[in-house]
Amino acid sequence: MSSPAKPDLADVLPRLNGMMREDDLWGDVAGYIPQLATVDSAQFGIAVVTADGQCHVAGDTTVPFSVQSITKVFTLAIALGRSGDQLWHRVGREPSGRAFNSIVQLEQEQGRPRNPFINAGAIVTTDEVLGNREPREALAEIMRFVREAAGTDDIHINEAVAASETDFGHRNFALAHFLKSYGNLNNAPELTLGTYFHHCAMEMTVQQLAMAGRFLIEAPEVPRLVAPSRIRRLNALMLTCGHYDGSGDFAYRVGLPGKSGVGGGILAIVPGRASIAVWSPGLNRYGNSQKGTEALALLARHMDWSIF
Ligand SMILES: NC(=O)CC[C@H](N)C(=O)O
Repeated sequence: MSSPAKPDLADVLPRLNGMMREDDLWGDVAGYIPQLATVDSAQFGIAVVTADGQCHVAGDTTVPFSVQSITKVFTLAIALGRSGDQLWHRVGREPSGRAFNSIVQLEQEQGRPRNPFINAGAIVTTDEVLGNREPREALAEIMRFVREAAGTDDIHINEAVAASETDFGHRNFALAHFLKSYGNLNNAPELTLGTYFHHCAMEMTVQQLAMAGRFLIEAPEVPRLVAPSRIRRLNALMLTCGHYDGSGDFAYRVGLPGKSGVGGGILAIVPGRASIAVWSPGLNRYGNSQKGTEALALLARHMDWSIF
């Protein structure tokens, strides 16, 4: 992409969308959740919301997609709001260097997941958000938070995706039972997982997701949902752990805090400046969006947005 003197998102995003469609190397959609396996991989959408609230979009921007693990950022923000630093007794803050659904490390480290973004860690933060409540109360709190952050009530949970994941969630059940056996799950595995599968099954368009991520920009003009010190820490965790065993590669290529989901979405934050959502359902070998990562690498370079 050639660099004009002052890059203009209204011009850059459509060109980026065109570039993403130049070849067929879309990657493979997630196969282990049957409802997600039916999605056409040849789709791409991007939205950038700047700190002042302006939104630019290009590509497949009207399709609500399964946000999946990106919701782990919102549940972590809520869990920290409820429990503060107590949460870190139950879950660590180090990159795992393993697949998002790996089990082996959980046994080696006696049931304390490495970080809140791998599945085991997100099951713990979900358990913390659940507390002593009914799953529907915890889900209502999560939806309230996301809708308020996005500035719209038109964000919903896809029940068919949640059911599909429950039916085929053997690994997540294994992780939850493992956590329980180490005393690191307060609720019954099916209750915590029911809550987890449902928040993962939330759907958003790229514009809604970029808006929902705006609170992570940390700028004076952004509505404050979370204290600035906590925002910095959420971003630090996104940078170091947000892409699982592909986190180092993402930091190297893109240079921004980001969180991916197996639905093919990525939320990336340009601290002080912008919130970016990309979606392309084909995944790379780490389970992160193939074209989404590529697009973010190009955009960050073109806009000079890397934090490094
Ligand atoms: N990486 C992801 O998006 C995984 C989330 C998915 N709900 C799972 O538990 O497997």
